[in-house]
Amino acid sequence: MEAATMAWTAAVVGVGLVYWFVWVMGAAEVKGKRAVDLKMGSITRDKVQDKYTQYWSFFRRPKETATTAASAEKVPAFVDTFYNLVTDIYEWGWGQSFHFSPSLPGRSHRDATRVHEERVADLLGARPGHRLLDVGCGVGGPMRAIAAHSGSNVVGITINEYQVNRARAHNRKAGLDSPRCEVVCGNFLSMPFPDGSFDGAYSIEATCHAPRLQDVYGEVFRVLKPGGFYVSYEWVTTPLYRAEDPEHVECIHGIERGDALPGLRRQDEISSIAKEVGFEVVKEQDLALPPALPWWTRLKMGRVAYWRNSLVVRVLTMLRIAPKGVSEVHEMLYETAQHLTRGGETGIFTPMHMVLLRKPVSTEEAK
Ligand SMILES: C=C(CC[C@@H](C)[C@H]1CC[C@H]2C3=CC[C@H]4[C@H](C)[C@@H](O)CC[C@]4(C)[C@H]3CC[C@]12C)C(C)C
Ligand SMILES: C[S@@+](CC[C@H](N)C(=O)[O-])C[C@H]1O[C@@H](n2cnc3c(N)ncnc32)[C@H](O)[C@@H]1O
Repeated sequence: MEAATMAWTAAVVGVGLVYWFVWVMGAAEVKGKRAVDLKMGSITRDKVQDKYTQYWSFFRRPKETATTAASAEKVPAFVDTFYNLVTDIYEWGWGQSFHFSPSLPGRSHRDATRVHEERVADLLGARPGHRLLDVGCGVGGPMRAIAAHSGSNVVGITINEYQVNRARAHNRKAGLDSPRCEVVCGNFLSMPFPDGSFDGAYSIEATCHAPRLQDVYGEVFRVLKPGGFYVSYEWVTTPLYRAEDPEHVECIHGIERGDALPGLRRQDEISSIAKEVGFEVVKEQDLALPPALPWWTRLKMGRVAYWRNSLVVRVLTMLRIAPKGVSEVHEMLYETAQHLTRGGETGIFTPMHMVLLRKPVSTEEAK
């Protein structure tokens, strides 16, 4: 074959491969977000790498971030930066619900996710006419599922403005915009809602971002009507975690660093904190324990997908379609996935310690 023919063939095959990886294989887990649409939230293209470096230097030593009041105060701003960096990658590679769920035999990830979300609505006894609060709502996957399943109206709050816009766009597309689903940008440590303004509340894998759980639980308690229920899926270490085992410590630190967490709490701390702010603890259960099937298999099964995604991200950065810095963020998430998987396999960590709490009707009842 002549050199010119070979060069043309190589060029055509090359372009074909790029097209295949980026536009076909790079399509989202859930329709709507494609690899070519990867932005970095509200961060301008030229600032992505700097913001990633700032994030990394802040969360590199997770325990320290929570222990001094001055750095604890900075946590919400860094969490906001984190979600600017990861929101599009999450949507592209995972879908519109940013949480785990136990695997269900013979059912898709999407089904398992929905069942885990609908369980929240059922635990709350949510029904038409109820106004629920979604504490740390992401781009609103759970909010839409819960509103549709229960017929109630849901108001979500997130610290990240980019997520607010994504969630509102998804709500509109799903025919579930205001008043069925509303989204507010704000800090769940000091919420812009009047006392006693919600019939129920829930948080799915979100309160782990609070330096002090008392602060967010206290706020939920305040905005709930007396008699109202609150369900939370908490990220915690389990009783199998040993602080003197360096492998356990590295695994938990890895989870904290790659997920913007100011220090994971122990499972047994959750209900004490809930009681401290005034809640009655109705039920508490680690939803990851058998007979539930592993939540981390979805992360493990994705090895080939990660490799492909990593290639897609690199190609897009090279072509200057994706901003510089996206590859580093993707790499960080890949590493986090290894730590999360290890945490699940060893049983030292669970992302779904469920608590069902109730705000007493009277102070008498609270005693
Ligand atoms: C509750 C939180 C987030 C939980 C999960 C939704 C995310 C935790 C780790 C994320 C991911 C890891 C690997 C990524 C992969 C390398 C990429 O190609 C595609 C996206 C991932 C699968 C990504 C998806 C979301 C997670 C599973 C925290 C932050 C409190
Ligand atoms: C892992 S995501 C989970 C989102 C959603 N619950 C879901 O399951 O799809 C955590 C969410 O908590 C929000 N969050 C974290 N800290 C916050 C804070 N201080 N105030 C408000 N939202 C916060 C993030 O912006 C993000 O939307």
